[in-house]
Parts: sequence; C-alpha cells; structure tokens
Amino acid sequence: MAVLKFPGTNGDEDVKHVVNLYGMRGEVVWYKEFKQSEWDAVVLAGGFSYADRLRAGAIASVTSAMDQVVEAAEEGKPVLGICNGFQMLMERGLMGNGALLHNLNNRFVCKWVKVMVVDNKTPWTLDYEPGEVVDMPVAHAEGRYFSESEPNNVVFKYVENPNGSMWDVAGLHSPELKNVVGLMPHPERAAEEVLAPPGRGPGGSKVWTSLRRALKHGW
Ligand SMILES: NC(=O)CC[C@H](N)C(=O)O
Repeated sequence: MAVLKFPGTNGDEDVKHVVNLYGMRGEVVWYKEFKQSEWDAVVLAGGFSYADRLRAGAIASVTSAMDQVVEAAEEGKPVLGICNGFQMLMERGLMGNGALLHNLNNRFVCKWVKVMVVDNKTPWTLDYEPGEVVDMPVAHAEGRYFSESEPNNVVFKYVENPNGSMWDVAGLHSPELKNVVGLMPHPERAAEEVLAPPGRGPGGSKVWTSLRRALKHGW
C-alpha cells in the first residue's frame, strides 16, 4: 500500500506502522514519485500539506500525484483519505457535494470521539456492523462538513460531534466509487489497545482488518 506524503504531511509514518502491524506492506511514497500502477491501495495521510494554504487540501488536490490517485480510484483500487487526505479528496471533487469548513468554534479540535459506522459496504469498513459505534481521535481545524442537502454517501457519523458538522458527517465515500473513502477521525491512531485513553477503545482497528480482507478476498 502506498502512503502518500506531500510537503507538510505528518501522519504517514503512523499509517505505515499500522498497515505493517496488520500484516500488509505499507510504504511512504513522496508525492512526486507516486505511480499508482505499482500499488494495490493508496492512503492519503493526514497533516498540513502546503501548510493548509488557500484551504486545507486545496493545493495537494491539484498535483499530478492526485491525478494518479484518481486513476487508481477509477481502476477500483481502495483509496482512503484520512483527515487532511479527506480534505484533498473533497477539494478534488471526488466526494460529491459539500465542503469541509472551519470548525464551528474556529479552533483546532483534538479529542477522542464516538463515531458510528453507517456503511460497511466499502473495502475500508467491511468488518464493522452497520450502526456500530467506536472510538477514534480527531485532530483538525477544518473538518466541519457543509452541504446544501443531506448527502447519501455517508460512511461515518459522529455520535459526539466535535466540530458542528452538518448531519454529524464524519466520513463519506465517493458517490460513484465505493472504493474511495475519506474521514476526519484518525483510524491509524486508534488501532492499538495501548494507545486508547481510559474508557475508549481502538475503534479504528477494523479499518485495517477490513482492508486486509478486501485485498485478499475482494469485497
Ligand atoms: N490532522 C489533520 O490531518 C489536520 C488537517 C488540517 N491541517 C486541519 O487542521 O484541518
């Protein structure tokens, strides 16, 4: 699995660590070197690509690396955007209507929240039950989903809404391509029991077991 790194990405090593921990092979790939044909799946890791200039994810979304991501997506390869990666997919126009705006309180919000898995018919959520509620941390300033109409491509919803997201949206799939999923919470930071604070569980684990199953057996 390619874990893409843009200037300012900071979640790449965590994603690589977790991918390897769950028995797959993940490599950090510098965006200029990314050739999608060499990989089975792609993760756009979180962070502050191009220092969130213009809007978070806006500049990365128009790079040729993202042309490669679109190609991978259209070939049906699993693509996951985490936080800043989700913002890139959104800015690229892959996630349907809507936008990710500054949090309602205008602050960077960093906390563990409860998230509901709405849709398990994606390669990234196969191992969850629909309606399952799990814990994951969020850490972002521009994560408030806004849209004129309620989306029908929701994959994750907040049970504890940290940012004022409309309809509690925490993650979406691309309307046409269910292999493409993006979410604001960080499943790579919630995939090991030891990293969960008291009273919280490693709610992101099944993202990685789902993908492992999808790559092995299809989905
Ligand atoms: N953790 C992240 O990827 C943060 C994304 C982005 N820099 C924001 O603050 O919204």
